[in-house]
Amino acid sequence: MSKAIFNIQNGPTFEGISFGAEKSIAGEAVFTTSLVGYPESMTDPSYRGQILVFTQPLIGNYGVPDGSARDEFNLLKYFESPHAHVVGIVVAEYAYKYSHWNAIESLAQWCQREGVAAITGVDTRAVVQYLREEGSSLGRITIGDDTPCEYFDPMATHLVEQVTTKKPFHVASTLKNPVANIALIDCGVKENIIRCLVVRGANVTVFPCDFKIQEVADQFDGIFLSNGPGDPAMNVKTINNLKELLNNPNFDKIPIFGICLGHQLLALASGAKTTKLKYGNRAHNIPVMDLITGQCHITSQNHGYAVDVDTLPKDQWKPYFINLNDKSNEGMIHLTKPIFSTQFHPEAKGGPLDTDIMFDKFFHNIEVFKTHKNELKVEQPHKSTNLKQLGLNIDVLAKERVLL
Ligand SMILES: NC(=O)CC[C@H](N)C(=O)O
Repeated sequence: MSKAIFNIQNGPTFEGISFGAEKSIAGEAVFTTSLVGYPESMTDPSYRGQILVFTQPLIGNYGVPDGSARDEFNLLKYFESPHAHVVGIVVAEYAYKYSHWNAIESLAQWCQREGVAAITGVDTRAVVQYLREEGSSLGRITIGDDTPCEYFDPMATHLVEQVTTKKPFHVASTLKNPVANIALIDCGVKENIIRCLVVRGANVTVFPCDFKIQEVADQFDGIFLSNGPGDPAMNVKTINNLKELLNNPNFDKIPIFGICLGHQLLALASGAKTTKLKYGNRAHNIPVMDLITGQCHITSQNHGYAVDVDTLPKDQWKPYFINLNDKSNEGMIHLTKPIFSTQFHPEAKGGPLDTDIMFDKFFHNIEVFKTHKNELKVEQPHKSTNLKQLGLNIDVLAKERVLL
């Protein structure tokens, strides 16, 4: 076992033991207070380029499940994407012995294969105290006698480009008569988000982040905007596509739902602004209040940016949820159109499932839309490209994300 060093730029240094890849790395150091779900978090594309510090002191005790196992929809059963996206992890105490019915290997073995640096023996309480006081910081993990890496800010790069599917793919419902056809803009979608849509009976066609959705939207019953890594404002093409979609009166009735980055992109396309939070919200136990019903829900979250609620155009949008810890914005809802979005993650793998109802709300909007679709008259001529003309015959599309 090699020694390892975790440095925070302009901050403290922690010495520990390496249990992951023998590879020194640099990235943005962030922390999560989640108690469980390290395989899901580490494979969540929204963590791309980050060094994840776990406040849960014992990590690795239930090993890692089979990352290639698929369910009846051909979706990954246990992972949120095929590979790890964090560049490194920092833990207080790595559990060298693991035990779980679905574990096939240890966290150490998996990190080594995935090229994730891992350090144990760190006082993670001190790390979190520092990050909470000084804000999210750059960090690096140096293994053995390696020369330390230069600090590197992944937020300055267009991370979504690295994780979006390179070609459209199609996840089919198992129903004989699927209830809807949903278009999903993939900025780094989590597998469980797609599952939450297909499990409700929809076919889901997943498009690359910069796909011109405004040109094919008329061929779908609903549009979904996914989560994803990095600074939302970097996604200029996606934001411009969404602007065209929102400004086209022909699409006034089409249901749209966005989660996390999807929420932020919808806000930016509507003219609002996003800001970077001091140290972000990453946990599975964050209370938010529904501003319409007054109900409180416990939510799963992973974000470093937030929508500045004061910049939301008030003639079109109202805030939907508020974070009860730091009062940051947690969602928005359109005043007249069937569009809403959440900063938190209703699909929440590993839990809690309180806000799963947001998917039901989206499907309710889709049902209403489909019932009245035939009565809708096209108000303005618009460019509509048949999917087949684009070479996108659903029957021959890839069945899973295309990464190369
Ligand atoms: N989970 C997400 O979609 C994260 C959104 C965005 N990258 C942020 O950090 O705020």
